Amino acid sequence: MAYDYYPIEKLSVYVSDDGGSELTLFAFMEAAKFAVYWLPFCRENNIIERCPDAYFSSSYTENSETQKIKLMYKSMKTRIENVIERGKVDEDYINNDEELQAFTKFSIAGFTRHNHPSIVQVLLESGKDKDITGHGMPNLIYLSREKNKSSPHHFKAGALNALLRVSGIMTNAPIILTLDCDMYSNDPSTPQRALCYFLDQTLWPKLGFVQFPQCFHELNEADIYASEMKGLFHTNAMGMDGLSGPNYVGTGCFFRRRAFFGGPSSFEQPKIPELYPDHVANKPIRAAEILQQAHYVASCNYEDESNWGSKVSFNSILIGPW
Ligand SMILES: O=c1ccn([C@@H]2O[C@H](COP(=O)(O)OP(=O)(O)O[C@H]3O[C@H](CO)[C@@H](O)[C@H](O)[C@H]3O)[C@@H](O)[C@H]2O)c(=O)[nH]1
Ligand SMILES: [Mn+2]
Repeated sequence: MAYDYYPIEKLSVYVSDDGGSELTLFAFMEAAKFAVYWLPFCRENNIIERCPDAYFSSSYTENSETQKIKLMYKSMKTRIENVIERGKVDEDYINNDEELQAFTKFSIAGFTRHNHPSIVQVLLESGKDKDITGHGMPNLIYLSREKNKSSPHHFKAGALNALLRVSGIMTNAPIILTLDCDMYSNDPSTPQRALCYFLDQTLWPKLGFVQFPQCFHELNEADIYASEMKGLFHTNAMGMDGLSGPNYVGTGCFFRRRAFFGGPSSFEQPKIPELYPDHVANKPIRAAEILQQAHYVASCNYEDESNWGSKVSFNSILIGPW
């Protein structure tokens, strides 16, 4: 959410919760409330490390402003930890009717993480929600796709496909970044860097994705634990140029949405017109019809008798022609 991106309203963040947990929803509600302070703090102080946890573990300048925001971050963390310890979101942690209604969805009879309807919850809406300085916020949407025992859920790829469809219905941005939940982006200008390639006419239309290398903490000088994963990102990637390009490593990767629908000279049609990659999604994301469709495309049986998972989707990117 804290990327340097203009206009920020064009940025939408979708969080997938395959655990179907009210605790995760609570954590994201808290993150949304903290973000209205954190985003202007980063912008005004030109912060590079914009993952708060990474920032507060770095050697940042101690002053009254950084102390204040650190206190806020810590109190948010404590609230989340308390709720996790209790194992449920009690009334004293629920602030309004909208939040109450959201949590009620997790308490319907028979709800388990393996068996529940899809849940789509808008936590921030761009154009409506503002930060404390009056600047716009990006969209923030929580998704827990439908699960039941009779439908295979295909783990991470299934979750990514549900995100692809739900985001298609709600905002349908032409460029998509996928990030694992245990990773963070360490440079606020990353979207611009990726867009430079996507906007390069000499690369169009053959460019399907732009991938950033992963780097892990606790590197020593000789990198004896291979935390930079040079083999994977530098050696293999270069070598695979000769085999029509490197593979998708699963995170830190910007995709052109169109790439999920086949190669430049082929096009696999989605089942409904709203999921075409060039469909203009211009209705409010809280509109009843949009939310209804978003729940529908996150359902278990949406993929039945469609090309999802075979010709359209993350699966086809992993094994596809690029
Ligand atoms: O049923 C599942 C299982 C995983 N995930 C998500 O998938 C991502 C990766 O899962 P993680 O447990 O972090 O797996 P790792 O073994 O660390 O994954 C590494 O290795 C995988 C391939 O083996 C890649 O897909 C990942 O990008 C790469 O980080 C995370 O965001 C998970 O939340 C789901 O959404 N649903
Ligand atoms: Mn991981």
